[in-house]
Amino acid sequence: MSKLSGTIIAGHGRHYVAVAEGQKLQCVTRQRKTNIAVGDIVNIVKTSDDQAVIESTAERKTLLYRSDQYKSKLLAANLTRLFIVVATEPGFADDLISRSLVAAEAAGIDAHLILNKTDVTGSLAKARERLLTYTSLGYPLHEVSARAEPGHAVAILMPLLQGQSSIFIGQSGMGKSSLINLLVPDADIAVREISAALDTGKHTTTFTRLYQLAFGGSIIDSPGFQEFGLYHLSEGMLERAFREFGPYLGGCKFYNCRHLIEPQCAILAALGEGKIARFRHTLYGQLLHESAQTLY
Ligand SMILES: Nc1nc2c(ncn2[C@@H]2O[C@H](COP(=O)(O)OP(=O)(O)OP(=O)(O)O)[C@@H](O)[C@H]2O)c(=O)[nH]1
Ligand SMILES: [Zn+2]
Repeated sequence: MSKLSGTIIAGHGRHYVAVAEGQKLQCVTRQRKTNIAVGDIVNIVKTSDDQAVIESTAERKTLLYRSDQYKSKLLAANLTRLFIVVATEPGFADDLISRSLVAAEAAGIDAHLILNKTDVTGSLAKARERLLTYTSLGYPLHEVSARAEPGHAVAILMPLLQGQSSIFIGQSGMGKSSLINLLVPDADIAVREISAALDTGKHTTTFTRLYQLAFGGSIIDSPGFQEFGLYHLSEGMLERAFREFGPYLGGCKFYNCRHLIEPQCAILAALGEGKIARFRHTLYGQLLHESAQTLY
């Protein structure tokens, strides 16, 4: 029995697919209850040519959660970079962008924005203006057109992905799949292989999967827009996940200020002066409320 180290590239129920030494292996865990995420590094023991048992999981560098009805479940492990894909059209939701940024900040993952469909010039200026909220906070923005300038898109994104463990997230219609297909030319084949190994039947594209990039690094694609699980975040983690709060933290009258209604709150003062975007503060309040509702 050979012991190997592998990377989990997909999971469905108790079944997982790991890549070890360039080979895809169908894996199961010993325990019934599992706590394994795509991107996890696992120690496995082969039981046949294409099957293995997962013995243990290596310590994670980072961990992202997805939301599942007031619970946070594992979404992806060991990510170093998160790309939020937005487009000139259809319109994108600031709430979802900000929630994704909070998830990245809390997990210690570098967040970037990609503005796709720059060929739709009619809505380009408006999209750029809306994204100023994020670029002014220091989040890098990369402009591409998967359709009109695919070569340029790859040239922009490749150096950002090389050697990183990345995830692409985006609302439907932003062009996330178009971009991933440019970066992973055989993505369709990989998905079919994974689906067969997981025996997911017709639920072909409903699982989160990791693609290893030919030029080094990996991309995780998560179907649909994953609502990030933020329920596990403490008040301290939440206030630090809003970058613009940084300069004011510690400046409130009360050391345990929640920055909602307290007198002499430095965050509320900055909000009043227009130094913090109102919708971001509103989201902060909402997340604080949501994390207090958690079921466990
Ligand atoms: N004009 C223009 N259209 C694009 C561009 N990139 C993608 N599209 C189109 O936008 C639509 C959505 O693209 P997808 O790649 O399927 O978007 P997605 O974000 O993966 O959306 P879902 O599959 O619904 O999650 C398709 O009709 C694409 O052809 C672009 O750069 N410019
Ligand atoms: Zn305060």
